[in-house]
Amino acid sequence: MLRIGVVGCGAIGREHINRITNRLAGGKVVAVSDLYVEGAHQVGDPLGATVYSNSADLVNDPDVDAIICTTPAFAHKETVIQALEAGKPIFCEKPLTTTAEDSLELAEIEMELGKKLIQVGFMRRFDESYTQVKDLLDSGEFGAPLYLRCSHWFPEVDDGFTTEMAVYDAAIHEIDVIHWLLNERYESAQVMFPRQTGKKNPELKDPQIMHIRCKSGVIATIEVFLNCQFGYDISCQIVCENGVIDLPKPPRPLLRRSGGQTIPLDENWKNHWMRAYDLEIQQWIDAVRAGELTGPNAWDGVIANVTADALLRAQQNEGQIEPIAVGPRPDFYK
Ligand SMILES: NC(=O)c1ccc[n+]([C@@H]2O[C@H](COP(=O)([O-])OP(=O)(O)OC[C@H]3O[C@@H](n4cnc5c(N)ncnc54)[C@H](O)[C@@H]3O)[C@@H](O)[C@H]2O)c1
Ligand SMILES: O[C@H]1[C@H](O)[C@@H](O)[C@H](O)[C@@H](O)[C@H]1O
Repeated sequence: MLRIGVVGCGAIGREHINRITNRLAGGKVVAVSDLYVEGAHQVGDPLGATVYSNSADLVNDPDVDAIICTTPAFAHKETVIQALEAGKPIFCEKPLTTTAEDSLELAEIEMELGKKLIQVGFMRRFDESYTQVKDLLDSGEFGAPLYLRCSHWFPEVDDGFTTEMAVYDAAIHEIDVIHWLLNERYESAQVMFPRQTGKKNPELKDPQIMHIRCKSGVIATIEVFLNCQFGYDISCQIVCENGVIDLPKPPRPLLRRSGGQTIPLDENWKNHWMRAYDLEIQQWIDAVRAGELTGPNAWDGVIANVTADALLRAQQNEGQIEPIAVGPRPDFYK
């Protein structure tokens, strides 16, 4: 049994604790921590888990074999370093950190240690819709991909959600999944702001249209609309030489009532990615127990942050094309 400590008992921390406790096999949550220690008690006490108010004590608890980090993005780096220093595997929710510089620093520490300990929570790679699309692209049947359009539509965000978070919190998922789907490397980034919705905090730029050009010339367009009002909706359409592939929507019943028919959308990410998260965390538990991590690694975290940094620069100069300079993947991460 893998003894897991969870740092950060907010929305997704609780989801992961629940799935490990009630649905997955081979893992047990033995410790939890949160700066808001009451919140940690709420989830930890019913499980008989040890409750900490800081991550260092949890990471260094000899009864904790591996860590899940579900604090806000700005706090990830600190916990990841603690785990690396303790030589313990850590599953860190996306993004690995908020800057390329910080993520690179983590990758360098890990390479120095000589053992892969970090997995990043890019769960779309575990989602059946995306794996079907990847299989089709890899089969070669559709010929070369030419361009793709993705939308990341969110019903509404709170006032703390910033223009920059549209990149490193939301679009970071597309940034990761697109290069993985296409086996591509990125070259440049551009951001445009179309007419802005009135249904948002005045400080936030919403919606945003992001373009990423790949080394092969493929152009990916990512539409991020965080206050779309109607539901949580993710789409991706890939136009190839021999046809077009659309990301399948999660299966939902068609409802006929009140003189109309509808397929309801999810309200948020929790249900939308439920199966992907289950698979992601189950495979992480299995991999840690087997002694070798197989999921998205720290270098994938670096690629995402280098790309995000270019998009953040592009946000400052609408329409300007910003280079994305990711070094070659080190052998350690191949
Ligand atoms: N993969 C996904 O689809 C997905 C979905 C949701 C969230 N996330 C990611 O998970 C992370 C957490 O998101 P959330 O929505 O659960 O946030 P949240 O705000 O609901 O929860 C974060 C928790 O961490 C606690 N915290 C803050 N700083 C801390 C620290 N230094 N040590 C210990 N606890 C600390 C807060 O008190 C809070 O309880 C973010 O990085 C987010 O991007 C990923
Ligand atoms: O835009 C949201 C994503 O669609 C979710 O998958 C989570 O990562 C969440 O944190 C983001 O705010």
